[in-house]
Formats: sequence, structure tokens, C-alpha cells
Amino acid sequence: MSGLLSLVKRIRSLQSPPAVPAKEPNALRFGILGAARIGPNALIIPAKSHPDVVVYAVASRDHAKAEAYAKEHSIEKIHSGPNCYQDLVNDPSVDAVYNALPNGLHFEWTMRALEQGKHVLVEKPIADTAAEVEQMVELATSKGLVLLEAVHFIFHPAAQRVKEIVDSGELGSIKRVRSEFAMPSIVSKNAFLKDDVRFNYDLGGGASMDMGVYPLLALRYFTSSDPVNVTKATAIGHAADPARVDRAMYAQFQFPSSVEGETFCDFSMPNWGPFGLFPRMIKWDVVIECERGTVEFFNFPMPHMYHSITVKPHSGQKRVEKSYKFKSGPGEEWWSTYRHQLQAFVDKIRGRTPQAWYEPEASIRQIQCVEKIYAAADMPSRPVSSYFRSSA
Ligand SMILES: NC(=O)C1=CN([C@@H]2O[C@H](COP(=O)(O)OP(=O)(O)OC[C@H]3O[C@@H](n4cnc5c(N)ncnc54)[C@H](OP(=O)(O)O)[C@@H]3O)[C@@H](O)[C@H]2O)C=CC1
Ligand SMILES: O=C1OC[C@@H](O)[C@H](O)[C@H]1O
Repeated sequence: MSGLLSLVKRIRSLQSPPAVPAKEPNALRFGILGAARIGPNALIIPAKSHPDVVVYAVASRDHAKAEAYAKEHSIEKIHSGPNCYQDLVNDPSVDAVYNALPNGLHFEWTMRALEQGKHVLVEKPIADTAAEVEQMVELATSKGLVLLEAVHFIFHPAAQRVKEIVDSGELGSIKRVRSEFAMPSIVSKNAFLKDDVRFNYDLGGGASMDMGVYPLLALRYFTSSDPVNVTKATAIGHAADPARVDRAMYAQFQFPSSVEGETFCDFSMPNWGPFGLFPRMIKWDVVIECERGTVEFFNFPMPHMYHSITVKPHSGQKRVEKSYKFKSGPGEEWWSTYRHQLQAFVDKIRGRTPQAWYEPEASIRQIQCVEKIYAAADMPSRPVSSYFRSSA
């Protein structure tokens, strides 16, 4: 019963946090690039419970959309029209920018924000190519600005608990890791728009750029390493652009010390069985096989809603753990992955040591790996932004 009550509390708090503190006098003022669907979950709602964050401005190309978004979320300032994104990054009242634009615009608008001296929290994937990410990291570093790819799940206590179990050596060293994030077609029909930015090659679309970044990151995070090789990758093309945009991708990896990895992502898993009558279940887990047992982390991308961590030693008792709050560390049980991420981002800006961090260099290695997956699957890398200036 108490488990059910906690679940209800967590789900309700995703819309409306139970604790809303007063804002500090010099709270950081955030501007959002694009009236994006992810904005409320990733920043606007988490900001309500952060005393040092005010969501001050939103930029949308469409004035009416900007007004409606600002009204719905009590955002003071709007920038609209064809120059709205530049106006927002130029706005002297904005301290930090949340870049929630389509993937293909992450590079340009993060660079432009950094050029204006703003810290940037940029949605995943941080950019479309590794060469772009290198430039982003270089600029942020040279200006002393904080740049963070929104890899939110690693900030949650559950992800860190799984890593702690693996790193403790309780089950011996890792032999194999598998991770999946795949949506059944009945869910994706409602989750995505018909002409969703996710299916547009020029905007950095593709399953490996979207849902696929989670399983890949899970492998890298839990093994604390990067793949040495992509040994195999098989894509299923998306109907919108089958040669260049993947609807689904299966990939195999070789990690250091002969650790094997496997990822799978799918925007829209078809039904199965006679006449395709039966919908599939959502897949969102990580399975880490070690010398002396296995750890399974169910719902690793959204552990704040519900998760389970099942530890199965080869000899001994199976146990199931949950971790919604750090024993000592920031947060409440109802904090989402995004709320923990915001805490870390602000701590970094304020010169404090965050509870966890994702170095921008790790973002370079992540997208290098995505490019290798596309190459192994005979699909092109996503296009380089027209804003990219080769240093040669
Ligand atoms: N961390 C997470 O859990 C999630 C992350 N994401 C990431 O967030 C980003 C945005 O995704 P999502 O919110 O679903 O996207 P949306 O389609 O809702 O929003 C993207 C915004 O980009 C702007 N935009 C600029 N140029 C274009 C264009 N040519 N076509 C369409 N939109 C354009 C629009 O802003 P306007 O018209 O207002 O100017 C639009 O509101 C992606 O990078 C995605 O990977 C998405 C979902 C979950
Ligand atoms: O968390 C997510 O789930 C669905 C995806 O399409 C989205 O972009 C991603 O970040």
C-alpha cells in the first residue's frame, strides 16, 4: 500500500512538485530555445522546486505559440519571430540556455549561446557529429562556461545504485551488457507526431539519435568504458526515409577486457502473433551479466516513475532493490531524473561539486560511437551543421 502511495505521489509530483520554495534574489535565469514538448518535464517543472532557478524566457518562431507557452508556464519574457533564438541568446537577462531544439540545431544554437557567454544545458544527443561536439566543448572550456548534455538518468539514485552494485565487485567483473529502449507501435502513434523531427534526416533524426542514445549510454555508464569496436549493426529503415533514417537499430559492441555489449532501440515495434493482433511491451531495461551473477535494471530511462533493480547471484538469494533517494545526497523521493540533473547543472555553475557529473568529453565519445553504429549499418552519419567551421 505504501508502495502504491509513493507511486501516486511520484507521478503527481511530475506535474506539480509538493514543495515549491521561494526563489533566491539572484536566482539563475534560464531561457528555453523552442516551445518544445519536452520543456515542461525536463526544465519547467523541475525548476519550480529549485530555489536558484527561474525559467525567465522562451523563444518560439511563432508569436502565438510563444505567448501560449509562456502563459501556460508563467514565463515572464518571450522572444518570437525569425530572429527569436538569437534574441534569446543575446538577452542580457538570461544566464543559462536550455537548448530543446531538434537535434540538427543543437550545434548551432549551443555555439551561439556559448558565444554570448551563456551556460548551456542541451538536449540529447548533444549534436549530430563528433567534430561538432569537439568544437562545442572547446568553446565552452575556453570561455569557462558549463555545458551539459541532458543525459538525465545517470543523475538518479537508482542508476547510481546499479553502478555501485556493479563496481562493488559483489558479482565479479562484467562479462556482457545488454540494453534496450523500444516503444510498441500503439504507444508511438500517440507519442510522436506524423512528421516528427525524429524522422527527419536533415534535423538529425533516427532511432539511434533519439531512443538509442539511452541504451548506448547505459552500456558506457555501467561498464565505465567506451566500446573498442562496433562489431555489428543492423538497421530497419523508417518509412519516411528508409535509407537514411533508422526506425530501429540493433548493435553489438566489443568493450575493453573482452566485455560484450548489445543495444536495441525501436521507435515503433510492430504487433506480433496471428494477424498482428498482440501489441508488444515497452522495452526499457539494462541487463548486466557478471562472473558471479546478473543485475537487471528495469525502466532505466525513467526510474523516477517506477523501477526495479534485481540482483541474481549464481549462488545465493535473488534480491530486488529500489532507490528513489540518496542515503546522503540531494533530493527527495519524488525528484525526477530531470530534477536531479538540474541540481547538478546549477551546482556546477555555482562552483559547487555536483553529486554526479557527465563531462562534455564523454559527449564526444558517445557521438563518435553513434557515428560508428551508422557506418556499421551502412547508413550515413547525420549531416554536419551549416554553422560548423572546419578549423583546418
Ligand atoms: N530528455 C528527454 O527525456 C527528452 C529529450 N528530447 C530531446 O529534446 C529535443 C526536442 O524534442 P521535442 O520536445 O520532442 O521536440 P518538439 O518537436 O516538441 O520541439 C522542438 C522545437 O524545436 C523548434 N524548431 C526549430 N526548428 C524546427 C523545425 N525545422 N522543425 C520543427 N521544430 C523546430 C520548435 O520550436 P518553435 O516552433 O517554438 O520555435 C519546436 O517547438 C530533441 O533533441 C529530443 O531528442 C525529447 C523528448 C524527451
Ligand atoms: O525519453 C525519451 O523517450 C522518447 C524519445 O523519443 C525521447 O526523445 C526520449 O528522450
